[in-house]
Amino acid sequence: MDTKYIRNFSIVAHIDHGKSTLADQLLLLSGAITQREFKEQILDDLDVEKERGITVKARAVTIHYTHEGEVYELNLIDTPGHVDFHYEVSRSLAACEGALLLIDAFQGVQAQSVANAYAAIEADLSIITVVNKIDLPVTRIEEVLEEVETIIGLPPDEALRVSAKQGIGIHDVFKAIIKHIPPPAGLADAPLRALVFDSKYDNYRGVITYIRVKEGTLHKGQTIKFMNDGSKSHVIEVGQFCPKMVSCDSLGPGQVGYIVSGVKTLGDIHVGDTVTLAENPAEKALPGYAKPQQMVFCGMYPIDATDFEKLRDELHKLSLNDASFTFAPESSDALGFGFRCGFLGMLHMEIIQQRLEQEQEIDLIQTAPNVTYELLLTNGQTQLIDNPENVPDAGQIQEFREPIAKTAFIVPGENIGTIMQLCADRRGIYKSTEYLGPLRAQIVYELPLGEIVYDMHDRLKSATRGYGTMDYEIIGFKESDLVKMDILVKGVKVDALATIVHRSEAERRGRSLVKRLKKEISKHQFEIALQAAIGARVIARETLSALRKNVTAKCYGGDITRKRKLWAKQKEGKKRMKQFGQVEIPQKAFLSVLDVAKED
Ligand SMILES: Nc1nc2c(ncn2[C@@H]2O[C@H](COP(=O)(O)OP(=O)(O)OP(=O)(O)O)[C@@H](O)[C@H]2O)c(=O)[nH]1
Repeated sequence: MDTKYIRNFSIVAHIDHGKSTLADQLLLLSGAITQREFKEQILDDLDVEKERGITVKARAVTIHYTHEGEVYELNLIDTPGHVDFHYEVSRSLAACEGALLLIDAFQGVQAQSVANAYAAIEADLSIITVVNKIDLPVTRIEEVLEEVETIIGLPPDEALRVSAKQGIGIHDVFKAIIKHIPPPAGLADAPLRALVFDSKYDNYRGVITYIRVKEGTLHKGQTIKFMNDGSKSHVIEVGQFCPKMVSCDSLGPGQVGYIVSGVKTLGDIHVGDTVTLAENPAEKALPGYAKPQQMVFCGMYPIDATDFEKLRDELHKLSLNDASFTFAPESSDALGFGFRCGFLGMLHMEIIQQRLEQEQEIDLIQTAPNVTYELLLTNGQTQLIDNPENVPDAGQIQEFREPIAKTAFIVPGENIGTIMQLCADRRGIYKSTEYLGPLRAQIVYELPLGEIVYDMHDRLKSATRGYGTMDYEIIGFKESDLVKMDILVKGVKVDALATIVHRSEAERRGRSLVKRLKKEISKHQFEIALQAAIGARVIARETLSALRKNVTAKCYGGDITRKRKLWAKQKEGKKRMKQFGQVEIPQKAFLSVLDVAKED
């Protein structure tokens, strides 16, 4: 195909500004899907996405559109809008020449509009501003365009005004894509270089590799070579997503599509890698992108030790379709054998947990999540810590470092003070304020990631009655006065309850945590001391008094049905308990650590 008829683009937007609806509308108008399919929002095909109404994985789809008698091939590469999935946004953008910046006609520019627009500008893309939802009864179109100009620097005159839901202005979107987004460059007879921008596992065909050909041509039946590790593979099929997989003979420069080859596992595909031909390979790989780094970790343990292998299988299955989720076996004195799981952020963690719960019947105990820390040891080595339990003795640590996130908030003017206070309470460093118009402002802070991942978003929403938005980007590690806080139950350390806290907050958190544990753990036949300690120094203590015998026996005496109910209930509750020494600790107690972090 002549590259002059190809356009590759993404739609970038803040969550809920209508990206999926617009994508579907483009497919509908070009005849790629039917009215019925349109209603079903075909681009979001994972259940979890549907439930939560967010796009998680980047997708690609090829649309054919006739303009002035010529058929154009428009490749839309979908991107997620949530902060946890930034890396997916940038990798999708690397496969495009242009982007539609979609903005809600009432809500205007929001935190992720800014972050995603900047990512597109950085990737050197042509950007078309599209104001969506013009059918809403109340809109602020002119103000919204001013906001785009002030904060993103894009001129308002060429902006489009559409309603994705009602199909207003969609042909203008097609025309603007053809007119303003440059066609891809690249020669058809050059040595093949194709960028791998995604992959997925299909139960029938195995690994599907998503590619964007930069130059050269790839034919079915050829042998390809992955430039990252030199591995070779026979190409069984090439094709495009229309949006169903449609095979074709070859993919040329600028084209976006898929390869089905002999690759067995998703772990063998590296997103950002370059595909070339085994015969006549390209000399230099395309610039790739950094691997996503897992920043939030938690432990997952089967309640019943015999479920360990089953849990491993389930986690493995999940990782097949999501290479950014990691898991490794670990053991805990308190919880036995389980896995340490790594996620890009809290939303990513919730999504994985939800999938685990939906797809399996293993009863799990999950520990409170923590972020990754970095240590500079006295022997000069650096060490990443994804489990508080692995922090060495204070004597071996020269510097304790925590991840720092540059965080941008867009909030109504009247809430600026509240947000600044919230950030100050969380050890934030003020960077800047910029007004988007008379009513709203963007405030930028550098905040420890550990202070924002758990609940900053909820706090922001409640402080601004839902109007504030935020976005963050990790900018590195910084030294901080951090300590490991241990929890002792009846004099014994419970490793799964250890946390890393800032020294200035340790006592308060310790007190609050032991108080909470006292509530969560039921009384036993003996007294239980609950203590928080830093090294050998106890900083907080509560005592759970012993159960007085036969109290319940007296109350519930004769009624056997009632007793049975009680026993059944107890059995249910026991499922999510772990016996630790003589003490039974329920699942909720392990999450108290998280609740305490949220209390601040
Ligand atoms: N009134 C009106 N509502 C719209 C329009 N476009 C989208 N919506 C609604 O806005 C909501 C969000 O739309 P989506 O297309 O799911 O938004 P999205 O940007 O893809 O959201 P994420 O997948 O979470 O990033 C849905 O309820 C849509 O029906 C529009 O033009 N007008």
